[in-house]
Amino acid sequence: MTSDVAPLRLGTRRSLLATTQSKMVADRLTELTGRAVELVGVTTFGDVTRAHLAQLGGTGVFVSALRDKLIEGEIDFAVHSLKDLPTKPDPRTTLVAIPPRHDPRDALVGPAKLADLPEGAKVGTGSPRRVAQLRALRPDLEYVPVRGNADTRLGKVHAGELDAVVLAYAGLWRIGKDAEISQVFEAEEVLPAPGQGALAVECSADREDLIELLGVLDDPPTRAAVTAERAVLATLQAGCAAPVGAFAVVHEQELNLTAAVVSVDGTRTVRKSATGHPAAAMELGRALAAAMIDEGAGTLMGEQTH
Ligand SMILES: NCc1[nH]cc(CCC(=O)O)c1CC(=O)O
Repeated sequence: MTSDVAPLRLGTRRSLLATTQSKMVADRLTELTGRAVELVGVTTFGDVTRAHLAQLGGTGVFVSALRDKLIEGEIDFAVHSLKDLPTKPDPRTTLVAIPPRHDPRDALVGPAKLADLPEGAKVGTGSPRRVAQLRALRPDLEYVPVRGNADTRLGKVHAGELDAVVLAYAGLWRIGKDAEISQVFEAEEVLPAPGQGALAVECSADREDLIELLGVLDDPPTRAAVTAERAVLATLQAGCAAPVGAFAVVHEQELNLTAAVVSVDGTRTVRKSATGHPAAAMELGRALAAAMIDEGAGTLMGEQTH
């Protein structure tokens, strides 16, 4: 099927991961609808700043420039890593589709599995969630903050500057670097970030034509799972830099959710699971987070308000 209408303009960050995953979504859309899609590169604040992510303070550093382009009508839709989307919705935009998620887990890239790295080995990750959970497994390793895209981080292992790095499996797989993985962490070892491995397709809230067209990309079980995960994060009032993990999966009409808050030294954890109906994903996540707050999760995150 071909059409003579103008191609849809898909706004994407310029990193290899962003362009690769945007291209995957574009191809799938063309396959399903016959519409041509062209990629439009957009530079975001998160791509140009040299500050450490945990110090940026605000959320959405990778997202706001793309949203501005949607509102200005310069692009028709955008694809984000769902993990990078702030939990607070933007009323100007619609999260029109959440495509099927492949693998939410974290992975180690290095010469050996975590248990077999030598004492004092340098492991690159700036994520407090990863550091906290890795410290619980290997308190004797040195965890080094790293910034930059996946390529840059892998390069530091190749150059010998780091012994290993921890990255999202999904990202490594998308950029074709999964052969370098020495260990994929089970959710029991390292609970993934809410939304990790999932993509978000967004358009302007007033584009009803696109809301219908792009809706074909949506996978309801993935949407239910990430809705529950993000409800945990929102209820804990935590951002993407908090030591909070959440992972949900839909299995035979049941939504299973596990969430954890870990102290950054890795010694204390509040971890809980719950099961509910996929249609009540938001409520399940909120209730689980409220129960975690009752067990001191707020204190573990260094908050005074709970
Ligand atoms: N914070 C950056 C970011 N956002 C999404 C991914 C990975 C891909 C994904 O979760 O879909 C990454 C890099 C990483 O954590 O390794």
